[in-house]
Amino acid sequence: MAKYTALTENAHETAKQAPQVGVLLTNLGTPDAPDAPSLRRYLAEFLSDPRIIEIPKVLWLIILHGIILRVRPKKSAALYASVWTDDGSPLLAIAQKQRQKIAAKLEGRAQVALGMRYGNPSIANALNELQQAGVRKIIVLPLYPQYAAATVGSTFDAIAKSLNSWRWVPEISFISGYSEDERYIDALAASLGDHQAEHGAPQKWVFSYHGTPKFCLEKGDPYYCFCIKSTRQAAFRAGLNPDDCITTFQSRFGKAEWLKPYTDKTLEALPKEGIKNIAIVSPAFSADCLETLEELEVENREIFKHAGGESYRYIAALNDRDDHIDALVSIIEKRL
Ligand SMILES: C=CC1=C(C)c2cc3[nH]c(cc4nc(cc5[nH]c(cc1n2)c(C)c5CCC(=O)O)C(CCC(=O)O)=C4C)c(C)c3C=C
Ligand SMILES: [Fe+2]
Ligand SMILES: [Fe+2]
Repeated sequence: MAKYTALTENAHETAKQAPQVGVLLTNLGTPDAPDAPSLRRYLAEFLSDPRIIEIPKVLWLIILHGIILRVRPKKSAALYASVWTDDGSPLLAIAQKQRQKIAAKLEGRAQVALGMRYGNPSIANALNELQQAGVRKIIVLPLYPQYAAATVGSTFDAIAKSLNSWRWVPEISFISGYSEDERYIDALAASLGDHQAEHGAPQKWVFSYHGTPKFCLEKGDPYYCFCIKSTRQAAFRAGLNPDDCITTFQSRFGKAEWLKPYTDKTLEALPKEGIKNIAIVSPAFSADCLETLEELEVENREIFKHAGGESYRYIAALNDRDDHIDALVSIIEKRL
């Protein structure tokens, strides 16, 4: 009996002394290096997630291992190599800066960890880090403003899977998207305003979001609606004419129909309609990554210019801008 009492007291003492709250920031993840073996490992994990590929598992595993993982790693590795920096993958390097700045603002109030849904540093490791620190409550902030099952939903699955092995499950506050948060919209609008102050107004503002297959919307995923709303709210807040703003969807994968209008097809068509000067922003990405630095900065710029476009300006993701960090901190503080 005395032994049991000591054990109970120990457990309660640890919980009392430790920082009580942990914050887990997550993002999609990235390969460890821009080479084919790393891409094969990363894509195998990513594309085996049933939230990402929603076709019967056995059929998909045959296609994934028989075709995709034989061809795509080499092609994707070359694209990643073109955006890789001295600090590694842009997505990870920016996420680390975001973590550092958010941790500094929450110092003494919460311990902040970073975990990637696929690849490293993993969500399981980040949760272990928080467990070691003895936190009793974890606020999870997946860094995707617009909720999608493929991103935020999948992050929830990974957290639940990791916590499966915890004996003392902490209190969890899970943030399921934050695109309607006023300070997020303010930061997005401010980035458009800064761009306009430096370069002048374009003929059209293209808001290009990462796509999802169209059936996700048909099955009830609200992502499309949040994207449309983000464009409307940011444009309003930045004082843009809504008729000058277009919402499009990029980064198609596979043969199925994805959310439309497609970014590349739109950019190809605009110059023929006399729109030769555009600014393009991608609000679904909280950090610049392959899909912005290569697909938007390089591929889509070429498509637009080749179709007769003259001025194509990409507006950086909110990354570690002060107003973005402040918005994320205030979203976390509401749950502290
Ligand atoms: C911002 C939200 C994202 C949604 C929604 C999303 C859905 C989604 N993505 C794929 C397939 C791929 N996406 C890839 C890269 C990638 N995707 C996002 C974000 C969302 N994806 C990010 C931030 C990144 C970049 C990661 C980086 O390291 O920079 C890739 C890998 C790149 C490649 O090989 O081309 C694939 C594949 C699907 C199928 C999907 C919806 C179901
Ligand atoms: Fe993606
Ligand atoms: Fe892409």
